[in-house]
Amino acid sequence: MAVQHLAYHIRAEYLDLPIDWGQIFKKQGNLIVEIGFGNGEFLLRKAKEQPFDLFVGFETSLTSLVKIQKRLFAEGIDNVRVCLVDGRFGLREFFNDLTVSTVYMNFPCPWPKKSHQSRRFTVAGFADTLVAVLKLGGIFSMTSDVLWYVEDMRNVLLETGCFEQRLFQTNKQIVVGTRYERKWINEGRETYTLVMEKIKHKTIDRLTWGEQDMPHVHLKDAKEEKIPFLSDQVFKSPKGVFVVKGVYKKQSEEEYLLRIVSNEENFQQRYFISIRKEKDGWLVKLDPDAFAYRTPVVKYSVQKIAEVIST
Ligand SMILES: C[S@@+](CC[C@H](N)C(=O)[O-])C[C@H]1O[C@@H](n2cnc3c(N)ncnc32)[C@H](O)[C@@H]1O
Repeated sequence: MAVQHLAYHIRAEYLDLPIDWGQIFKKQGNLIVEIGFGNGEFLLRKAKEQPFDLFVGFETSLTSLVKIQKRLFAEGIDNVRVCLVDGRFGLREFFNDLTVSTVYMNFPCPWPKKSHQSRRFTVAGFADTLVAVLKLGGIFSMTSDVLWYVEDMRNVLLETGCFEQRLFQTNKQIVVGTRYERKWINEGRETYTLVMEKIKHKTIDRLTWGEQDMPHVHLKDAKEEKIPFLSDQVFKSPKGVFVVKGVYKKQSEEEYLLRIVSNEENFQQRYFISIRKEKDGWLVKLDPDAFAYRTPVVKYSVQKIAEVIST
């Protein structure tokens, strides 16, 4: 049981993207997404109410991910899969155009501080993702206690020219039945529900589609003495940035591991690059335990590190 319940978690780093959801669920059905499912009660209730639909939940909290899997297993629910990844990235990269029926977002963190603005769902790109992945007639539904956030979301969706507003409602009682909703309603706050319908289609570029092979760079020779000095270096490319957070040498072998943090289009990844001495030179590659999506900056980081230590 301890292991079986983990089968609901989709790790997509090594899957061909977009994900073949029919294959994952072993059946076809309407695809419905919830971003930031928290304790999962909305997602579980919907999945039980609509057993022929297929539900995909995105979360960034590992605790939430583990909790919901235990409940899915205990209740024998087979039409839900969950992913531990920023919903903005997952929605864009894991779904083909015109495939999603509904996207729900209940009480997303508004990130009111200016320094946290890039974490909001109103940042450039998310509206375009909805325009791409939703079916024509597909729905985006957001409920929140933060009026300005709901209004901002409505405005960025209207600006795409691909959505029409179907509902903007002020609530004084429970609408979606989640923990955060109960909390705010109990405190006497009003909440707001926005429902937007997609009326026009436009596609977008994806970061990870197409070539998924990871560049392995073989070097005839490398300047090993340069490797420790990579620590704390920042490398910029037109697509984004990566930082070498640390350099570690394995005692037993001639191998270095570089701890990397990359950032592109508001999507951060943490992974390792390995630099290993081989019989005929050096091999620079993404460490197999890295679990990184092969985005342009991840590929660039391997090539750039190889370039720096070879010259
Ligand atoms: C305020 S809670 C709301 C939880 C639940 N929807 C509810 O109404 O009770 C926001 C949730 O969104 C998750 N979250 C925040 N940013 C996210 C992102 N970019 N992608 C996916 N989940 C995210 C958080 O981990 C948290 O569980």
